[in-house]
Amino acid sequence: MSSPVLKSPLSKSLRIALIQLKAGADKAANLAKVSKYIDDAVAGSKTKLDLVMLPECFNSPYAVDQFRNYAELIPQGETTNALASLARKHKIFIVGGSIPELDPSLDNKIFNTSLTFSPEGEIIAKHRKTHLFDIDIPNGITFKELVTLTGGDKATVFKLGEFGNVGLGICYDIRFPELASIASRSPYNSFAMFYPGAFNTTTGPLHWHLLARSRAVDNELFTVLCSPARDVEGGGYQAYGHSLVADPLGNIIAEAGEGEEILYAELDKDLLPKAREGIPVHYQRRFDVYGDFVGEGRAKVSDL
Ligand SMILES: O=C(O)CCC(=O)C(=O)O
Repeated sequence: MSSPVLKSPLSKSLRIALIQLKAGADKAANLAKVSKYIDDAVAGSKTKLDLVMLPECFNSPYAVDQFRNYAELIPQGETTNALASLARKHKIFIVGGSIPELDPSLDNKIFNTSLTFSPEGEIIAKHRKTHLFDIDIPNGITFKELVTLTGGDKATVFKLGEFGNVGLGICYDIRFPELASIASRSPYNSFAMFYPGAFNTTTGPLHWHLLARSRAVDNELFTVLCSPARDVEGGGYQAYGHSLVADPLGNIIAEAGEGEEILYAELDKDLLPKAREGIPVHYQRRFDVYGDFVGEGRAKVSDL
């Protein structure tokens, strides 16, 4: 199939800041830190920022036995309110990392949930981590989210205002290429996948960059990964850090270190059509050979 002349799914270049911070046990202090970092990111940006992103579990320790203690209702909880007012204050989109969510309508189950806010402070996306991080690597890492969390049951794609559509996944979700495929294909045609994620010092060096670049190249879109900072003094779970942005050709165009940091990047609207025109895999899929799970009525996609 020949490639059509392409209009970019990203209508205007997007300027973003990723806040790589470490969270402690004091939720109020974590929220105060987020507020200060977002103020600093906006003030320190050379051009007007469009979007700020936070890491997975930015207002609680990343620990199975703590999720219920920190869980909040959505949208009534204090973290939702705090992020909504920061989005309004700075007139920016906020991809709000993730928080433990308590859902009384589902037997008080706990989810690992990511919210995105519009510059007016409205919730425009809600993704519940679909694939729970449940692994056991001898002499490496054992982590069992399934002990206290329930997995979400939908892929999440939404409209980021005038910029275009994006998809959202959380951490371990990046290992499952299907969510990014759903977001990138018709009828969604997203320009980016956002993944708040807290990889660790065992699997981070192995796969963090590889997965970001793979999802980007598979789908010819941007991937944006925001991690907590490493917490050497605090002990407990050690996040990998290295928040990063990969472009639609798989190049890493911005990358943080391991400590607390604000990472700036620009998603250039012209890169995406160039990638898809040059290497037109986007139009060469052989659904007659392997079928297609994306499209009207097939995949379960959040309609928020
Ligand atoms: O997939 C990995 O290696 C790490 C995943 C993870 O840390 C998470 O889902 O929170």
